[in-house]
Formats: sequence, structure tokens, C-alpha cells
Amino acid sequence: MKAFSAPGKALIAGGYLVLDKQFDSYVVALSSRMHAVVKGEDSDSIESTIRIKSPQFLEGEWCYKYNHDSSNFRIIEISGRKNPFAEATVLTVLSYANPLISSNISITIFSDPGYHSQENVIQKGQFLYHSQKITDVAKTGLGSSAGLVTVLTTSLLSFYWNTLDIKSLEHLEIIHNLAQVAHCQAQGKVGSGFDVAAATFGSIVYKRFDPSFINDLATDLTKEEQHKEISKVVKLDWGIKNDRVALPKGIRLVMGDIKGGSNTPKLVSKVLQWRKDDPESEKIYSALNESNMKLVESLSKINNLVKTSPEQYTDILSTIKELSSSEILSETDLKLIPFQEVIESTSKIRSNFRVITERSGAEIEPQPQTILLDECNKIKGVLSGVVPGAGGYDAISLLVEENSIGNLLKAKETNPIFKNVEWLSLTEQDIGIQEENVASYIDFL
Ligand SMILES: Nc1ncnc2c1ncn2[C@@H]1O[C@H](COP(=O)(O)OP(=O)(O)OP(=O)(O)O)[C@@H](O)[C@H]1O
Ligand SMILES: C[C@@](O)(CCOP(=O)(O)O)CC(=O)O
Repeated sequence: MKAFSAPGKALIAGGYLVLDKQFDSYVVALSSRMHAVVKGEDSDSIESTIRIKSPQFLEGEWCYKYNHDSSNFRIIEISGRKNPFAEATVLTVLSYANPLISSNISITIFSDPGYHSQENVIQKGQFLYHSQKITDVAKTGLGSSAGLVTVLTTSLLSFYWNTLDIKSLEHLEIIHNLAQVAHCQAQGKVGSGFDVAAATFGSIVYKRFDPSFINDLATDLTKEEQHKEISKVVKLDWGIKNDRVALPKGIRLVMGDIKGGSNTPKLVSKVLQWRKDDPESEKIYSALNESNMKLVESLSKINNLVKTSPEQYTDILSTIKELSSSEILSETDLKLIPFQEVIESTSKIRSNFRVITERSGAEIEPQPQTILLDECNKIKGVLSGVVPGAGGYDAISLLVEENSIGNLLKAKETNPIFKNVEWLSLTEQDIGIQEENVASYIDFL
């Protein structure tokens, strides 16, 4: 038996731009993780089974069968249940590993509470159990499908390859490329893949791959052809950027779930259409990219300060704790410059998002979110806040001095603007795929 986990994500800079491979984005990996426990044994039957259980959800079990005599990698789910993400992952890893002998594999999935709505649940240990099917439970937008695909890819591959080493960058890249293929095939489209990349590598500055790596994969192939095709593509250098980052010590990411919700594909199609139609769009994209990169750069400056002047840094944090973002901006202390740059670049990101909102009709930072974020900025210890990812009414992400979290809780109690905000109990955990101790899941298997 082995166990692995992969993190959820928040895209705090680079929404929409990340769809284009000329732009970098900043993705934070979260402490809400998707877990998988895998066990299996070889068998002398001609049929192999891969059983995936997700006991936190009603009817959360999918059993895929595969016949070794068959001329292609066709799998069937024995009771006709659908889980496109599980199915695409099984198929992709199977065709890559091309096992010579049959096996029976069982994988149990556990997802941390942050991924789904916490209504009508029973808690067992660290996990919440829902009374509905996975497709009927509301999501919070942390990338459950990317987490699932990445952790499933790792678990299955670890069964077929007992030399799999998730500390090796080469192996991580194989996991990443396979997971991207499976995720795109299950979604029926090639997205930017930042969610799968964060699930694999952790918090990163990410630049996407060329969609042709996946779009050009041939279909209707024989087993040998498919194995060759996927092996070739997985080995290629996809040219992605996945530079590891982490938020500065003492600065916490806080996510506020908004009881609303937006349709990401609709927002994306509106923005892409606007980008084609509006002659000003390239100028706006380029201004937005500049502010994104300024944010990345200022966070990196703060990280350097942590390393080079730790004592001075502790003093700065205690100053920030007492100030709102506009008060930080009016300070003249030179040591505060990188923090002022975080505030200014975030403010520019937001104003560019508002320009796109107005010109494209896609509600990325609609007015109620503007009011909410402006109100957050008045709270002492809150450095900055944005609408993460595709924006809209899904969530807000704040960067907060870690001892000031209490100020957010107080605001929720006293200020009616925060009525529909639920502060999620998660934070950054910058590590991607990691191996876990099987013993911690034994009681839930
Ligand atoms: N714990 C789980 N067990 C089994 N399948 C899961 C689990 N979590 C996610 N899935 C699969 O992923 C699907 C949800 O994927 P979808 O892309 O719609 O949401 P998401 O990845 O959470 O979205 P977002 O990127 O907005 O956060 C589920 O319907 C199911 O097929
Ligand atoms: C709009 C987009 O850039 C980000 C969507 O992010 P999220 O799923 O809202 O976290 C789309 C994408 O990158 O696939």
C-alpha cells in the first residue's frame, strides 16, 4: 500500500492571460489536498480491474475493467457509472505504462473539506462525508478534478513502476504531462493547465504548454500505437514554466468563499471574444501583465528581505499589523517599499480587471466584489485582495499579516458587507505531490 496527496490551488495573478503562453501567472498551492491510497496485486486472469472508491460521496465507486487480449486500450466501467476524470486518468496511465501482466488495483480517494460545500455532512476524522453524489455537491473552486487526476496518476503509476520517485523532477514531469493529457481529455478542452501544474509541483510561477501537445494526439489507435504515441508526447519538453515560489513568511493567504458562483467557461469565452474584437485589448492585456509581474517581483523582494534581514523583517511585520493598506502606502519608511509595491500592483491588477469587465461584459470584478475588496483593504493587517482565477462571484483571495486574521473574523461579525463571505480554513501549503503515511488513512479504508 502507498498513499499520496496533491494540493488545491488559487490563481492570484494571471487569470485569462495564463491561457496564452506568452504570459506568466502566480499560482498558490493550498493546504486543502486530494489524497489517494493505492494497493494492488498481479493476477493471472486475462482481465484487469482498477477500482476507484470515493467513500465521502454517494455512489462514489467506479470499477474499470480492461482485457489484456484486446487490440486496444478500451476500458469499461462495470455498472455504467460515469466519472470522466477517473476514466481518462485510468486510460492515459494504462496506455503509458502498458503493463504486460494483469492486475487488480484498488485506489481510495479522500478529499479535504475545503474542496466542497460543507452543508449536510458528517465528519469522520479530518474528512467530511456527503449524503449526495460527487456531481451534486457544490464545489468551492479549488480544483478538485485537477487534484483527483494528479493524485490518481501518481498512485496508478506507482503501482506499475515501483521505482517511481516523486522527488525526481523527471518523474514529476512525467506525472504532470500524463495528468494534463487526462484532465484535458476529460474536460473535452485544453485549458491553461495551471491547476494540474500546481497540484503536481506546488506553488509556482506558471507558463502554459502549447495546446498542440494534446490536440495533436491521434485517436483510434491500436494498443502498441497508443503506447508509443503517449510515451513520445510525455517525454517531450513541453516548455512550461513551473518555477517554485512560496508566499513570504508571516504573510498568509486567506480565501473567502462568496455564496454566489460564476460560470468560468462563459466568462472565458466572453473575454476571448473581446480580446479579438477590441483594438485596445492588447494594450490592456499588456498593462495587466505588467502589474502581475510587478506583484511577483515584489513578493520575491519580500522573500529576499526575510533571508537577508530577518530581525528587521519581524519589525516590519509588527508595523504592518497596525496599518490598513492606504496607511502603509502613506508611510515614508523605505523598508516598506516592497509591501507598498504589493499594494500598488494589486490595485493595478484590479483596475485592469475592471476595465476588462466593463469592455467585455464578463463580470470578472463586478461592483459587489469591488465594494467587498475595498472594504477588506480598510482592515488593519490586510495587504491586498483580488478576485482569484476567473473572478466573478466565486471567491476573494487576500494577503494578510498572519497575526491579523482575527481582524477578518471581527469584520465578518460586525460589518454587514461580509454577510455572504465565509473565510475558509485553509492556507498556502506550497508543496505539490507528496507521499503520505498509509497509517493515517487505515481507519477510513
Ligand atoms: N473526491 C472526488 N472523488 C471522485 N471524483 C472526484 C472527486 N473530486 C472531483 N472529482 C471529479 O471531478 C469532477 C469535478 O470537476 P470540475 O472540473 O467540474 O470541478 P473542479 O475541478 O473542482 O472545478 P474548479 O477548477 O472550478 O475548482 C467531479 O464531477 C468528479 O468527476
Ligand atoms: C480564466 C482562467 O485563466 C482561470 C480560471 O481559474 P479558476 O478555475 O477560476 O481558479 C482559465 C484557465 O486558466 O484555464
